Amino acid sequence: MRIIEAKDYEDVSRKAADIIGAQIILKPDCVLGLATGSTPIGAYDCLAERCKNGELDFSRVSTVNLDEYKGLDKENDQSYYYFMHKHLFDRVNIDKARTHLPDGMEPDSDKECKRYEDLIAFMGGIDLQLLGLGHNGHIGFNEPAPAFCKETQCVNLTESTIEANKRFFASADEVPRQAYTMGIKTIMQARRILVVVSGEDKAGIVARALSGDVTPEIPASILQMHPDVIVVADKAALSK
Ligand SMILES: N[C@@H]1[C@@H](O)[C@H](O)[C@@H](COP(=O)(O)O)O[C@@H]1O
Repeated sequence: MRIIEAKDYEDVSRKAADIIGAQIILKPDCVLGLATGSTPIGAYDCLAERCKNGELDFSRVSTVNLDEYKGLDKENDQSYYYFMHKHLFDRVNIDKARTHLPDGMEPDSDKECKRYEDLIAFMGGIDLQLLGLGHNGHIGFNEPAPAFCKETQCVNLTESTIEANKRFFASADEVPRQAYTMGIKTIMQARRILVVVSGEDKAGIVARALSGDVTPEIPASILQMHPDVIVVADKAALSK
């Protein structure tokens, strides 16, 4: 695991965009695994800027997102579909037919999870998976659990995640209770993983996830077992 210390959030974003940009330059038809949450927004801004300047070409890039709320449609401004279009897809020259997220409106969980898992396999796997880190150590929506969940699945969100994500909704009642998420195995099969973290409020979980025991109670701790992980975190997030 390589840990890159950044000065602050802007620096995290720039450094993460450098790594994603290098991946696109080295392999123009790469498969990027993408993440939502507030942390990756700055990196998406940098990527959009570099695409606008002609430094990056997304025309052959494909993407698969980590997760999506179950029950939110694409027009809902809290859906991850909406988020990804707003922060990245509508701002770069990507072919939208090559961008993929779980379908939050598919009520048949088994069917949707199988479709998504098959899709990732059909695309040849993920070259670079971007991850944020939840306060309880979740990655994607893989919540703390007695065992690591493997493939894409429909999960019940924990109270702490509902609480953390309610800031984006009118009230906690409106936060969906379930989500589709890539599983830990799906994430761990990515050839390279890039984790972005910022802020002192994440310092405790960063320390536990990166240097504590590997346990499904802290899903991100499994990343210690991956052969090619880069963590870009600011001083505050690394302070513990
Ligand atoms: N499903 C997403 C995660 O993929 C993300 O990593 C997490 C942290 O978000 P933030 O970066 O806003 O702290 O939030 C959500 O729960």
